[in-house]
Amino acid sequence: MGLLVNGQWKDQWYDTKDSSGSFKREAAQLRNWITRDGSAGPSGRGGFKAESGRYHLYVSLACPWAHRTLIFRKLKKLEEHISVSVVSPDMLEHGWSFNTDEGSSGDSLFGYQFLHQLYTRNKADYTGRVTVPVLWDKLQNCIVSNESSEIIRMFNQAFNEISGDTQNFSPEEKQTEIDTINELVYENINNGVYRSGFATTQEAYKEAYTNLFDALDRVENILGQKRYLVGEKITEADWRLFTTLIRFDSVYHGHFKCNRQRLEDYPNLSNYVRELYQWPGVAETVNFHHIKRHYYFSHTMINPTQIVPVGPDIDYTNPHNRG
Ligand SMILES: N[C@@H](CCC(=O)N[C@@H](CS)C(=O)NCC(=O)O)C(=O)O
Repeated sequence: MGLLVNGQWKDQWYDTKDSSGSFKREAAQLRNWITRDGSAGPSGRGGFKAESGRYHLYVSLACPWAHRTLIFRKLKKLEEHISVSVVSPDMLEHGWSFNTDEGSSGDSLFGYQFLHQLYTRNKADYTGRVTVPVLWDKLQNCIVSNESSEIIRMFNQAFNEISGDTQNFSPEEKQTEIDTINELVYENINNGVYRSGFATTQEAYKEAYTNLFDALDRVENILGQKRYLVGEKITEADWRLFTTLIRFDSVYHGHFKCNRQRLEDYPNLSNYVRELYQWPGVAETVNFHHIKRHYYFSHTMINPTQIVPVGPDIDYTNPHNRG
């Protein structure tokens, strides 16, 4: 685990000294947008027109943020238009790697050993964390974006004419509602599990834990009244929540000490996570080996023995009652 400083790799754990033991996630720095016609998006510069075969996605199958982008690539029928490379689940002293002996697909574009080499190819003196997902432009030889919430919005819209898929997971009329629920879910659940697991003081942990379960209770309650988070149709907000829920009992409950209860103990959430898992194509994007191996083996500060637990044994293909 580490970061780049002026283009040099430094092996270093997250610094929580300046935030009273609380984990603060660094904001993604590379924020351009692919658009239908290549015009500039809400941030960054223009010049990234949607084209088949032009873009490459780097992901980890363990990472909940990268997982969102894989789900959108699948649901929006972009697999034949956007190629992908998968890093190894082991993120150790060199950060994310392309070691094929450890479960990576290899880097099919450049044959790099480590993901940080891609970041310095994009900018030789880059300073910042080297995170997945990364969306790469083969034409201009640069990173388009390393922010998953924006990559999924590009996938939702920009390629419709190319893929012929017009499903819309962020309809305009629902945008405010989606953004409001995303905020609750991002702060307290998606990032909340990390704030619990990476806290280095009892107080910081307790605060993250309390906010996390308060938010899960709220979402459980919403799902008692509505089929999906913003109503009768599935939206981006559901997929953003799903990638944390599917990891909850296998990783966050134990490794990140989010253990007031399991997700399985929530009647609505446990059925809802099954419905989403069973959505056509989605199970193929879930890899429990990469998920468990990554967290338990890479975070040696939390789990120094690197033992990966055998359980839990949960069947996500069981029938659900969400109909
Ligand atoms: N804002 C980013 C966050 C991505 C992120 O933090 N990914 C994690 C993997 S789960 C990562 O690569 N961490 C490496 C690090 O922080 O050094 C996004 O949503 O795309």
